[in-house]
Amino acid sequence: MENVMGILKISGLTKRYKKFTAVQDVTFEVPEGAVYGLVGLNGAGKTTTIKSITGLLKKFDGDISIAGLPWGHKDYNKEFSFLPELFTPPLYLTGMEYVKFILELHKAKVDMDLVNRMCDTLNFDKNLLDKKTKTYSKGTMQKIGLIQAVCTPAKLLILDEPMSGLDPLARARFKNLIADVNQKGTTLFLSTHILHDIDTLCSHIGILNAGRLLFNGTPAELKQKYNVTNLEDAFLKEIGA
Ligand SMILES: Nc1ncnc2c1ncn2[C@@H]1O[C@H](COP(=O)(O)OP(=O)(O)OP(=O)(O)O)[C@@H](O)[C@H]1O
Repeated sequence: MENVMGILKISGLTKRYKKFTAVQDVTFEVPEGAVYGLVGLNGAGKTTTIKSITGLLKKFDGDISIAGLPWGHKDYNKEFSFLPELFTPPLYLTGMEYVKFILELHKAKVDMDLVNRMCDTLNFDKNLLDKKTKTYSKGTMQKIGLIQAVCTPAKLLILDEPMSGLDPLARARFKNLIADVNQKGTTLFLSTHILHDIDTLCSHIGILNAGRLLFNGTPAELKQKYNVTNLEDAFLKEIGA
């Protein structure tokens, strides 16, 4: 891991909501080319960390940089694409208008081949691209969010609970998609509760518990630490459950 450049670097991240400390002194790097999974129980601080990275939260202590650009740099936002938790697209746009809008922000053109492949991969009915997103089901909204995130040219993809709302077929397809996108050179940083997904999907994991990063390494290292074969068992031991 030492020889690989960290595309996302977080140092001493601390976020307080009034007197409550949601995230405390969190430091880690996401190596370029990794699929990094941030895992933790409800309320562990995953979304707070992701909101800090992506600029949805403006006030925190610590340093964050992406591809060498510090948080707040004028070009920082161009370095990543992002799918927030409980994603809802603008309801007055069609799916295609939304994808185009996001790509314009990245100063990129729509690659219809890629959009079509994404639709096929996620089992997303292409006819829906021309329908207003207010007519979409929850899972379909999540899929159009994934499509826009993957179609942007950014080299870092940040996904907050990307599999929530997806049916079992779309989940399985999504995992293949992540592996494919990663193989083509995109680094992924995602949060999830689902340990099984992490084990098959992620090259690296971070375990957040009550706002503190307890573990940062590979799934194999975590299992080895507790001499278990199941990542869920290792996770539970790490958080002292
Ligand atoms: N705006 C806010 N004001 C006050 N407390 C907050 C706020 N947002 C989050 N918190 C608290 O900060 C802690 C971390 O929340 P966060 O949403 O980051 O956790 P999470 O790991 O993403 O949880 P989940 O898996 O349930 O989405 C929780 O205790 C939460 O209640």
